[in-house]
Amino acid sequence: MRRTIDWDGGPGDPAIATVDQCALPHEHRVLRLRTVDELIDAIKRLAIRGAPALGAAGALGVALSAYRHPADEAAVRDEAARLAAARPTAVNLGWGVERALKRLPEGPDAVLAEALAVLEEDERANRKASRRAADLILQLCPRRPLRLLTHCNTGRLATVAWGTALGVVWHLAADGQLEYVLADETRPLLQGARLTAWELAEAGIPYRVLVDSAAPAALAQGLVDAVVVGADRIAANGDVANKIGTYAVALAAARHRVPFVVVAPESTLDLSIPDGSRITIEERPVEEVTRFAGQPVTPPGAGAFNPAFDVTPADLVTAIVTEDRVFHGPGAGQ
Ligand SMILES: CSC[C@H]1O[C@H](OP(=O)(O)O)[C@H](O)[C@@H]1O
Repeated sequence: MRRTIDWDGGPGDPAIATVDQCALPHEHRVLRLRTVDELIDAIKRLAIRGAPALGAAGALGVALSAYRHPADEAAVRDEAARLAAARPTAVNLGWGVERALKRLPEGPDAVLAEALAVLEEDERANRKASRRAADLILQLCPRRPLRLLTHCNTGRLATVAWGTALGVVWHLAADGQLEYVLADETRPLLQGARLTAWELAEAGIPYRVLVDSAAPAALAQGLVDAVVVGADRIAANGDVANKIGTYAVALAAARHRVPFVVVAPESTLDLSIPDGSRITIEERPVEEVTRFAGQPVTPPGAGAFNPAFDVTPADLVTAIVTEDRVFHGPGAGQ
């Protein structure tokens, strides 16, 4: 599959095909989802994950529903509402659902056409935004070749194709301007250790994985020229919701005056909210923290604080880069 998620339906057999990200890095498995309930389950267990990929899933899910309930608009709207609510933080999921729903009165073929347009636009946006961010980092950082630190997974697995922050890595590597990548493992679900490492290894790019709490030490030791991350929802004032642990990296980057650059498509901007305090942060199951590799690592009955995201205040962000523009923040490394 060239795309991480795509339409795989045929006459009388609507379906979505997607890489099962829970199976990586040990197995590259493709799921074929034939109902919205199957799609919602895949989103909730992060078989499908990453803000732009969730936007695509939302749009394709409405098309799936429209083909499954061709004469029942109410049933489609009910499934669309449940789909949009599957994960609350990434704005892209609800955005993708709403975009596809607008075509519902024209019938399922029109809904699918809109969903496929979302997929086409995502890859174009990612390539443009990551090229723009790579050029900005080349301007901000005099050292050659560059050493980048990433958090979570922001590559093609988190999008329809190419990637956002990790797309910067692909551009700089192609330019011959990249020395290595330090990839935060990103506890508890290890999107960095499992998914970013898998993408970097597949691309033959030098990398090392680090525990999340080692990122400040890497910055303090001068091992990083720039931090590049993705986003799940960006408020009107430039506050950035992203994977848990991003805020800590931003604090350390500011302390050591290392540029902290956010790469995201325009569909991740949520200008309807004034600042990050209004972003709903997804709380995930206790077991994701109290168990590791299927085994308990805490005493029975232990509680856990397990927010899936945090909010990095705009004043810690050097720049937010989309396919259309660069928002320069007062963050470190200017
Ligand atoms: C291309 S940005 C992806 C964005 O989504 C990730 O969250 P999750 O793995 O829970 O979907 C993470 O925040 C990434 O930065």
